[in-house]
Amino acid sequence: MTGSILAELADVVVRFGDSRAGREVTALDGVSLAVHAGESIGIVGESGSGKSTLARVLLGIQHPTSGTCQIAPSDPPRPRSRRIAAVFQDPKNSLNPRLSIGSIVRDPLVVHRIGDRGTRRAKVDELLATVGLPAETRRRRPRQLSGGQLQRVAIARALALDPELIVADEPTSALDVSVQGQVINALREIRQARGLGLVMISHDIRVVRALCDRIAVMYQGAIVEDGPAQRVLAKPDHPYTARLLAAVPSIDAQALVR
Ligand SMILES: Nc1ncnc2c1ncn2[C@@H]1O[C@H](COP(=O)(O)OP(=O)(O)OP(=O)(O)O)[C@@H](O)[C@H]1O
Repeated sequence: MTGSILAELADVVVRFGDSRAGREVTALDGVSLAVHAGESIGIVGESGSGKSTLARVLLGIQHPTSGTCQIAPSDPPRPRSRRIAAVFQDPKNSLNPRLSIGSIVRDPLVVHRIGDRGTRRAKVDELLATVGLPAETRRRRPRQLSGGQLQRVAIARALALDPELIVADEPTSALDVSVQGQVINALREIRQARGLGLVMISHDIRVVRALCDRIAVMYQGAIVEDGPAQRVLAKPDHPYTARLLAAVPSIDAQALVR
């Protein structure tokens, strides 16, 4: 079902801090990962294991200390910022509170000088409809929307440039449990309709189970296990994965999904 390699990290190391002062942190410690077109990968692991740093390397906002992150060429050529889009944890922080929802969703089109006033407006309506929000949401401000609605706006914005891959860093963890499932469903439907790739960062294995075909498990800056979701969940190879699974509350993943 998945295509050729879209993004490939090879032996990526990311260190923070001042090694001379002895306060160096190795956030990524030799990570290799190939992301294929259209596939959905869940990156799980405990806090501090390097998940967000991996997401930032994929997005091109964190440069590796060593190793490489290569994006396959596209035809026609498009910059990485148009091909890989981000959805962050807390939409209340990631969306500008002073702008209307319409301007927030339209902004990537303006930045990349795509379309004129009319086509941008039509595109905003289409994107809002895609995430299940009425067109009149365009005129609202972030404070007038719920957390779940705001995260849909963030997804609409991420889709504005027709990316090939969405990197979502804990997109549901700031939301009430009651709306987490709605955002997960929206992401799943959009992914299927568009053949969109997804890298989903989560400490919650249930979210990943609901959305991803493949799971990579991180521990102390390294990927310690990587395989088909069903196999990793049913028969984890690494003792850390087994511990992570044992820590999951016994609620079934279906409880998260409508
Ligand atoms: N900008 C930074 N400066 C210094 N240290 C950092 C920076 N970003 C991350 N780190 C450190 O790198 C390590 C990995 O952090 P990262 O945020 O990637 O982990 P994570 O698995 O996403 O954690 P969480 O689930 O808590 O977000 C941690 O020890 C963190 O403190």
